[in-house]
Amino acid sequence: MIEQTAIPGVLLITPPRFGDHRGFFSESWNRKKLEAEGIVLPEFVQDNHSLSREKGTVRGLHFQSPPHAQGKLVRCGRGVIFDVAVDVRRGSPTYGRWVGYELSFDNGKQLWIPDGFLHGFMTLSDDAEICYKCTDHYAPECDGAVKWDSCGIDWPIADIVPIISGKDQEAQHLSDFDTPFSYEV
Ligand SMILES: Cc1cn([C@H]2C[C@H](O)[C@@H](COP(=O)(O)OP(=O)(O)O[C@H]3O[C@H](C)C(=O)[C@H](O)[C@H]3O)O2)c(=O)[nH]c1=O
Repeated sequence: MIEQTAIPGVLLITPPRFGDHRGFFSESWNRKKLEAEGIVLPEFVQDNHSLSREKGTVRGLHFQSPPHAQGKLVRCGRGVIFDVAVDVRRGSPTYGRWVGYELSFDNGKQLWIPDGFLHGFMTLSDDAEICYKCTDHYAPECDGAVKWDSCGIDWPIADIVPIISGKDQEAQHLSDFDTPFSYEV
């Protein structure tokens, strides 16, 4: 199932699961089947996998600048996360707008986030693992971060001091952010 979100271009995708007495099987990514539904995503060149041990961890809000901007197809392989995309495309009518969804092993939902967006998540369970496909390779020289609590996001765990990296602790505020994305939208 494919659902549009409040930000055009950001999609919620739920691949079907085939359950039986053993458990389930699901094609977590099938380009041909998505294209048959009119969804053509860029080529993916890198798969990432991260584990966050504790509930209340925040990773993000991250981006890679052009020429290595990344689109991401995110799913939660274990546990539960609240996954967020923030539109930072210059000139976008939804600039600064965010969407967030609970992705979990149980619901099997995936979030497609085109490049030109910040991406981050808050874990809502211990041992939350995410697996995500990227449309460009890691380019540390293009890596950037915006402060997780500077975008007006209604994070599901309020008044939290999250577990975050030093990089995320030092991230710039959205109000000070000069977007490197100048796509025509
Ligand atoms: C992203 C990345 C990182 N690394 C190395 C660099 C560091 O030594 C280590 C941890 O990196 P970082 O702290 O940036 O990991 P996260 O905080 O999970 O960052 C990611 O989290 C948010 C949610 C994202 O969407 C991005 O993919 C990415 O920024 O992995 C690599 O070797 N390759 C990579 O593609």
